[in-house]
Amino acid sequence: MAKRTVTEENEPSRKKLKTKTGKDEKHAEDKPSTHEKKKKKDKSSKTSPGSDTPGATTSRSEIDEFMKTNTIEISDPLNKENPPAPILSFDQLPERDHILYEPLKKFPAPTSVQSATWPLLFAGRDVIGIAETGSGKTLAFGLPCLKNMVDSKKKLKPSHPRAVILTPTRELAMQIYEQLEGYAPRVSVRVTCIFGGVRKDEQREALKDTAVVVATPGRLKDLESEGAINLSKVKYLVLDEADRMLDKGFEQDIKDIVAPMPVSRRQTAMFTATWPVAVRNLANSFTQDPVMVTVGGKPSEDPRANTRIKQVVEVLDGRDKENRLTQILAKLTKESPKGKILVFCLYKKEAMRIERLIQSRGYAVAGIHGDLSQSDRFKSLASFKSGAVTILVATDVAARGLDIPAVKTVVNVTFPLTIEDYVHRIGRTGRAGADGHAITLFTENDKAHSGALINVLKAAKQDVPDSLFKFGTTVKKKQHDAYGAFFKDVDVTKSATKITFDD
Ligand SMILES: Nc1ncnc2c1ncn2[C@@H]1O[C@H](COP(=O)(O)OP(=O)(O)OP(=O)(O)O)[C@@H](O)[C@H]1O
Repeated sequence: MAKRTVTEENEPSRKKLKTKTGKDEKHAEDKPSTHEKKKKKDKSSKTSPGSDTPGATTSRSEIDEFMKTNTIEISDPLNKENPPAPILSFDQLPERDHILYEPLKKFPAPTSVQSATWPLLFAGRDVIGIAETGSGKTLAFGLPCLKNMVDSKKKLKPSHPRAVILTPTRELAMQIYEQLEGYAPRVSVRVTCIFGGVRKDEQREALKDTAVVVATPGRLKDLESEGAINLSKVKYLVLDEADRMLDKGFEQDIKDIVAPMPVSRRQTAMFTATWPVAVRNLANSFTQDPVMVTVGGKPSEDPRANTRIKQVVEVLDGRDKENRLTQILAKLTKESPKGKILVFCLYKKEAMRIERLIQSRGYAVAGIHGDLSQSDRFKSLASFKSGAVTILVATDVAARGLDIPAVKTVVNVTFPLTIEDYVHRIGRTGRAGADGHAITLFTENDKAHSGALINVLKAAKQDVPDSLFKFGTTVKKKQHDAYGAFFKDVDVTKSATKITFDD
C-alpha cells in the first residue's frame, strides 16, 4: 500500500488529467436519469422487511423494540411508511457464511449503526449515517464497500479504483486502511492508503492496481490532476466525518474529486457523529435519495455526546489553567498510573508549550499537531497507542475519528472552535461501549460556547456547574464559514495568510 510511506520529495511537474469524463457526466451528477432513479427505487423496495433481504428473519415487533431501545431512526424518502429494517445479528448479513465476515466473530453483535445501515448499504442505497463517536462507523461503511468490490464482475482497469473513502486527516486515513486490511485480503481486494506529507512515488505505483482508495482530499486531488489516478469508475464513495469534509475547508476539493463520478452511477455513504445544520443541504447535493439513519436521536442544532462519557467542566481564570492542568494530571496518574490521558489544545504553539510543561513535570509525553513531520505524528500516535507514553498533547488534528485503545481521560486545556469539535474531542474516550471521562477547563474567553456546551451537557444528562450558567445560555449561530477543527491549527505568531488542512 502507500503505507509504503516514505520521506519528502520534490513536487513533480503536474500534467492535466485527461479522461473520458467530461461535461456530460457532470450534468449527469446534477440530474439522474429516470431510468437510474428507477434502478435505485427498485433497490429500496428490496430492503423492506418480509422480503428476501437481511433483516427479513426478524419479526416486526423485535425490530421495533430494537429500534426503540437503541433510539434508531431511519428515514427513507423512497419508502416513508415502511423503512428498511435493521439486522440484529451477523447471521443476517447477505451470504452469511461469506469468508469476508469471519473476523467479525470477535464481536458479539453488530453495533446499532451497523445494524441499521448495513441492509441499506449492501442493497446499494445512499446513506447518511449519524451515530455517536466510537460506535463502529468504519465497518458500517467498510464492509459493504468490500462486498461491493467482491461482487464486481468487471475486471479492474489499472489506475481506475472502484471505491474511494475520503477522510480529513492522515492518521484517520491510516486507521481506516488498517481496519479494512483486517478484511480485504481475505477476499483479495486491494486497498491503498494515500495522504500528504510523504513521497508520492510509491503512492502512484500502488494506485495502478487497487480497488479501494482511502485518502485525504488534497493528495488525492493532486494525484488525480497529474494523471496518476482516474476516478471515473468509482461506484462506491464514502465521506467519513462527513460534516468536516463538507465544510468550507474541504468543500471545493470534494466537489473536484467527485466531479468525474456521477451521483447516479455511484453509491454514496456519509458518516459522522455530528451533523450541523450548515452542511445538511450541501450533503443532499452529493447523494441521491439518501436514507438518513440516526442513532441516539435526531440531530439537532446541538450535537450529542456519547452518554457513557462523564463530562466535567471547570470554570476558571485563564491564568490558572496550567496550574490546574498539572494538578489534574497528578491526580489522574496517581489514581491510574497507566491510564491514557489525551490533552487537547487549540493552537500548535500552545500544544508545544503544554507538552514542554508536562515533560518538565517528569511525565512521559508525546505531541501531535500540524507542525510536526508526518513521521513524527505517526510516531507520537504509535507510542501513545502502545502505552509507551501515557499522555498525548494534541491539537484538533487528533480530535476526529482516532480510535486509540483505552483513553481514560480527555482534558481540554482550551475549548475548541466549535461545539462539534468538543463532541469529537471527548469522543476519543468511552469508545466501543466503554466508559469515558472528560475534563474541560472553561474560561471567560470561551463564553461564546457556554450555551451550546450547556445543551450538550444537559442532553447527555451531565451536571452543569452554576459557574457556567453565568456566561449565558444563548446558542450563538455559527459566524465563520470555515467552521471546523483545523481553522485555528495555524501559527498565530505569524501573520495569518492561508489556512492549511491535511492533504
Ligand atoms: N460490532 C462491533 N462490536 C464491538 N466493537 C466493534 C464493532 N464494530 C467495530 N467495533 C470496534 O469499535 C471501535 C470504534 O469503531 P470506529 O473507529 O469505527 O468508531 P467510529 O464510530 O468511526 O468513531 P468516530 O465517530 O470517533 O470516528 C473500533 O475499535 C472497532 O474495532
